[in-house]
Amino acid sequence: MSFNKQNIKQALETITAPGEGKSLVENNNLKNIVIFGNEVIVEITISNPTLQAKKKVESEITKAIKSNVSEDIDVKVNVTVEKPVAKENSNPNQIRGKEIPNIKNIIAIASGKGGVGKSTITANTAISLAKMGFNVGVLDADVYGPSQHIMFDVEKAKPLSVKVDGRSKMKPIENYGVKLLSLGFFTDPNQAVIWRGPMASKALNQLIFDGAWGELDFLLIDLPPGTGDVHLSIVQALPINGAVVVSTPQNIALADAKKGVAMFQQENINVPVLGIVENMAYFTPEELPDNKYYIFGKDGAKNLAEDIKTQFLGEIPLVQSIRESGDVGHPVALQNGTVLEEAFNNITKEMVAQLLKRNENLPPTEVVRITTMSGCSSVKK
Ligand SMILES: Nc1ncnc2c1ncn2[C@@H]1O[C@H](COP(=O)(O)OP(=O)(O)OP(=O)(O)O)[C@@H](O)[C@H]1O
Repeated sequence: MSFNKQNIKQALETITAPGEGKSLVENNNLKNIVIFGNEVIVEITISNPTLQAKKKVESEITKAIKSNVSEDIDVKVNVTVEKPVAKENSNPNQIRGKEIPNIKNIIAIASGKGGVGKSTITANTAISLAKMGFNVGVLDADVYGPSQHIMFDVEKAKPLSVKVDGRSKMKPIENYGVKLLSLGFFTDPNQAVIWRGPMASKALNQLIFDGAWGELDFLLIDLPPGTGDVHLSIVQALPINGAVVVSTPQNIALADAKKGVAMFQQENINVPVLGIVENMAYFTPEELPDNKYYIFGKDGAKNLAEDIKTQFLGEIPLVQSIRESGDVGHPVALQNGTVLEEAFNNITKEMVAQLLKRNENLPPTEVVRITTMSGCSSVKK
């Protein structure tokens, strides 16, 4: 049996550093390799202080060396826990969480109140972005009731495992030009799953960091409704560039939307709010498209945006076909040349324009590269 440090290093390149999406070697966790005859001592540092993380990485290293180099090697792993050095937050708009290679912009879609159409807005804006020529992904993080797999008509799909740079990753399911990963692919639709904040954020971290997303211009995250523990865990763990808050015009929804905006603006979260979308702004019967009935009140979200000095990104009417098309997995943004396609296009353009403005103040992530300008005239870049 003959081997050298390079063989051991190559074996370690197949292991993903916990929660990083990079190998132990690439992520600088590996500190030293010492070889004495058939004994190999691997010294690594990790930032996760739990015994479970330590045991997991020890066992992965032993397994990788034995299967890639030789079964006969006696592997010893010395793990030290190093607290990550807290960088001084000189920029008040600093993005939280680690950067994700290949994903240029992450936008969280939130709502204070449930059922206001957050998932509908996420699916349709994702499709609008894809039609404009961007590479788009959607992460359904609605742990209480994932629905994107239904809206994208891939309800029964199961993501496959693929090897990327020697590591196993989950291949998102793709439809309508959008890549999707959802907790809905892994949970039984007939069973209620109760997620606590850290558990939910761990599962979502895995979907993000261990997803084979490829190059993405935008990853939209469909957050659960509300402003609870789960949200805090998610938004603090991920490098979110901006959040969009969806509301309907009635007071009860607006009060919750205000709380949603306030959550992102809290000092320990500090995710820039790109703006508010007003959904179900008015009712329009399909057969009388010029009639507008303001059944939930008029301009509620627009006024709220003004009051709290946030951008108003636009409005979507309450139309029966929006509900029907979502239910059958064929969102209205797929239509061509219709009023509804245009309404979603306008909101999407405004969202991108606001994101570009925000990115000018955000050094850690790359400003989105506009790969095509088609349908994106409001973006002056
Ligand atoms: N503009 C609209 N016109 C008609 N129906 C709509 C509209 N927006 C959403 N809906 C319908 O309202 C219901 C709730 O929408 P959706 O699931 O998008 O809300 P949500 O805020 O994501 O809900 P949850 O709080 O459960 O996550 C769905 O049946 C959807 O099709």
